[in-house]
Amino acid sequence: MTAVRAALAPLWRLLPLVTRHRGAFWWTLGAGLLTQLGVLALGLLGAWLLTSTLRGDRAAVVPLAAALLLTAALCALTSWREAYVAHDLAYRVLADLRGRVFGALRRSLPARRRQRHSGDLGAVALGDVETLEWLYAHTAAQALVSGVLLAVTTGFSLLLTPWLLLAWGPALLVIVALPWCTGRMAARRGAELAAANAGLHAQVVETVAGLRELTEAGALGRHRAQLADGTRALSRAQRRVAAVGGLETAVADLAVAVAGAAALGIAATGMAGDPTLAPVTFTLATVALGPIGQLSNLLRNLGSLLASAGRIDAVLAAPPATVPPAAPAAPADGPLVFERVGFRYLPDGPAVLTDVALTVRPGETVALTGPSGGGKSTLVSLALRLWDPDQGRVTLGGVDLRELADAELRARVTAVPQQVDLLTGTVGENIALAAPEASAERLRAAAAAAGLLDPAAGLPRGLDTPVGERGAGLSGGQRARVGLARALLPEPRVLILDETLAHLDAHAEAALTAVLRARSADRVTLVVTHRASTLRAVDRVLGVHGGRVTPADAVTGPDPGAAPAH
Ligand SMILES: Nc1ncnc2c1ncn2[C@@H]1O[C@H](COP(=O)(O)OP(=O)(O)OP(=O)(O)O)[C@@H](O)[C@H]1O
Repeated sequence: MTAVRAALAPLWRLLPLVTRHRGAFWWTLGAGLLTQLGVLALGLLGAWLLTSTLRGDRAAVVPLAAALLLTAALCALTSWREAYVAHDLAYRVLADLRGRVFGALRRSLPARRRQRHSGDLGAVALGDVETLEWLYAHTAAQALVSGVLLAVTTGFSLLLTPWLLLAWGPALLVIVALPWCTGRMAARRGAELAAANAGLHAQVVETVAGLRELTEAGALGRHRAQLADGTRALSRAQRRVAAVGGLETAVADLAVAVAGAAALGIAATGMAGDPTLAPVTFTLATVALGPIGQLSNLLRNLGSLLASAGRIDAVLAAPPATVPPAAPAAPADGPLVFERVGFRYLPDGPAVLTDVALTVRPGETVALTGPSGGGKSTLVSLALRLWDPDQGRVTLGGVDLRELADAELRARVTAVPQQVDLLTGTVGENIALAAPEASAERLRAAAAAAGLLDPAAGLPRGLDTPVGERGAGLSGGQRARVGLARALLPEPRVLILDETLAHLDAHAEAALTAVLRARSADRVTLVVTHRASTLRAVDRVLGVHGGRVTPADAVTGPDPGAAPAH
């Protein structure tokens, strides 16, 4: 029993999603119940009409025929209403669930990305949400309706003849017992299918994103062969799931057919008493088989439903990469300080940053340089609070970043990453992402500071220049400038440039550096770079090597242009 409760736990934990749409759910339930009861009434009225005709009871025929017509019209009405409200509920639950899953992914993404592909996450977000939408929007209400209908037909059967229960009781037992017998195998096959699906999804996303690199490396053919392998693995998993499902369907259908034949036998042999009641008896028995079939359908899909619910539950329950402060502190202006910071990506992984002490004052531009894998980007991530340090703290104006509200932090510390990701739209829309409330003047000022409005930037349509998916249509330098304008728009207190200037030619880099310096009187500027010209232009150069920050000379050798580090 405990095992069953544990298996069903993810479904229960996700149940509040429907309770938030109680109104729509009750409408669906009510309309479904009316429709099913209407179908039962139609069957019974039809059978009664037949019985009256057989008995030659002419007085009953006209009112029964009228009642039959009226019930049919009402049935059509409730059936239409049920379809409408069920879909309304479906789309509400779908939107709600997707929003929650994406919200949870956003909170925990920096931590999760280390273990999972974005395609895999996409499969969770979209595929599993679709599955659960089907459960909560359609099946939960249908199962309740089936239960009520079964109770009603059982009551009628007992009034008429308890023998009828002998006809479909065993069928019900078989259908309920079947999923428990095949449950373990179905769960294993369902998990294999989900894994194959997510794997192929991840492969496809990666291939599309890396199409250019794969073509240039001449690796597209090999990659296509891998995709074909993934597709074959998926279809093998699908066949195995279909084999279990097919077996269950066959046994359930056989049980229902045997129950139908038994009901026919009971009706025909007069076990229900008056032989003229045979049509009513048979109708009652067969109407009861409808909900049994629906329950069988639900139970058959329980394995994949539980697998989807488990994965969504895991995403929703994943701890956030950073915990928002209960009572945010007031932000303050001042230096960006790393106080004896230590960090590792995985609890049992190597230390990536060790005992880092670093102070950058407002108005100062500090360059971080050093070998690949030294820890520069990790330092940047901690300044952006994508993660929290394991030891020490990072402060801005004396306030621990952990105590700042997320919106305050995002407006005060901005960065231009190595690869600027842009969304489909225009250059202006992409810049405005950082501060949608910013005026048109502020937007233009940020674009001008990033050099986007210079003819040399090569954007004759300026802010209206269209941008394709993931920045298609813009050069690396243009993307870097859009990223810079986006980072400048909120007028941050800390600006971080992670290899941004490397995308520009020497002339553009010098012009941009001059603009940034002129406008950074009260701003902390951190530049991650290997370029000698940039290193010469900053106030201080620090080396990051093996997770430690040292004066640059100790790492990179004497740099004639660099100011002494401390
Ligand atoms: N998401 C991650 N999960 C696990 N380890 C990571 C992750 N990101 C980086 N690392 C590891 O942390 C170390 C520091 O990486 P980081 O990207 O900070 O170096 P970097 O100095 O910025 O390198 P580069 O100059 O090549 O960008 C490396 O050993 C890297 O393999």
